[in-house]
Amino acid sequence: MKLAILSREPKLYSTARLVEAAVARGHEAVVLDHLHCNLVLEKGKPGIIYHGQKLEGFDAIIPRIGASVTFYGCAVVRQFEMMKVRTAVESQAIVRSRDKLRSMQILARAGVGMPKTAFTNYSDEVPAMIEQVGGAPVIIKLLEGTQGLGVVLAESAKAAQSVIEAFHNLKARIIVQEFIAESKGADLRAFVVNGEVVGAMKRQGKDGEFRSNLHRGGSGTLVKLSRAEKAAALLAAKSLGLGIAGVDMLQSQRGPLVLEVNSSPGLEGIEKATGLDIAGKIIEYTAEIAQKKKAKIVPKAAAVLPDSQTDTPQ
Ligand SMILES: Nc1ncnc2c1ncn2[C@@H]1O[C@H](COP(=O)(O)OP(=O)(O)OP(=O)(O)O)[C@@H](O)[C@H]1O
Ligand SMILES: [Mg+2]
Ligand SMILES: [Mg+2]
Repeated sequence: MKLAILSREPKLYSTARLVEAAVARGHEAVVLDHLHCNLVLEKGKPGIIYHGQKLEGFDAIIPRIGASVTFYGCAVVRQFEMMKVRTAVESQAIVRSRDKLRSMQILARAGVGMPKTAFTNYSDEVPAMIEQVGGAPVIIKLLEGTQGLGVVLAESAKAAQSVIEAFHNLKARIIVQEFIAESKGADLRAFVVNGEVVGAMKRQGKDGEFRSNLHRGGSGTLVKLSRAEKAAALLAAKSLGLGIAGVDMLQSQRGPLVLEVNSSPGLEGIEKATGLDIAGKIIEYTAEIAQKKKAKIVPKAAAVLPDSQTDTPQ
């Protein structure tokens, strides 16, 4: 297959590994910077111009869209979908996964376990929201944060109130969430490909840090998931419509609690912690969907845009 990896940085570990795994399986792989994909729209003839050349002949794409360019990146993925190129992760699923409130709504509806979460527009509603999630300490999260930035632990209701007011003043949208103390600064990252958990690690935050993100100094180690943890990860990925997903969960007394589902999960941490060829799994899955009948992916006219309409340009 002729494969395009949409990535801003060919040298990134994840991008380089995907190219390597594709080539090792006899595929042709190129890295395209999605921000340099110019979209051409015309009745019945969607096209993409890349550094002056019309893109043609691709069987599939693997989007690796960074959180800061979700709007444009997803427009590029949607354009490939319109050109009937198969995508390992659909544009609508990326958009859904990027908004923590929206994903939590979808996960709650699907019956996925999660920390109790609340949302309000108004600062004077905050004390009631804090009570709704069980009182302080609480977690406050930016809806579109990543790498643990924009996740705050407020020890008291007073602290929570002032942090939330500050965020509201900056016009930042946030959720208030029950703090799961028993997870002790650790979380689980389950890597899902094609309805299967292909690798999992436990991430432990550095001393005194409640956030376990590797970018915040946490470390990942191989872990064997319980049956309930596997089931939660698979249900979470499925309900968001993600064929490839990094599902973050906390271990709690009432079972696994899903925090979020990442649509461009990094490969370095998980491959190093598990020693597994996760990039290979992604390529094999992409080759499989590339072979499926192209006709199947043509989105119905009405289905092309609705999920992205509420998205704020970034
Ligand atoms: N409700 C909670 N209770 C306890 N710890 C939490 C809670 N929410 C988040 N954390 C900790 O903070 C970390 C970051 O939170 P979260 O994954 O929601 O944010 P993120 O910034 O999107 O991270 P990522 O880079 O994984 O996308 C989690 O991995 C976890 O260790
Ligand atoms: Mg995230
Ligand atoms: Mg996370």
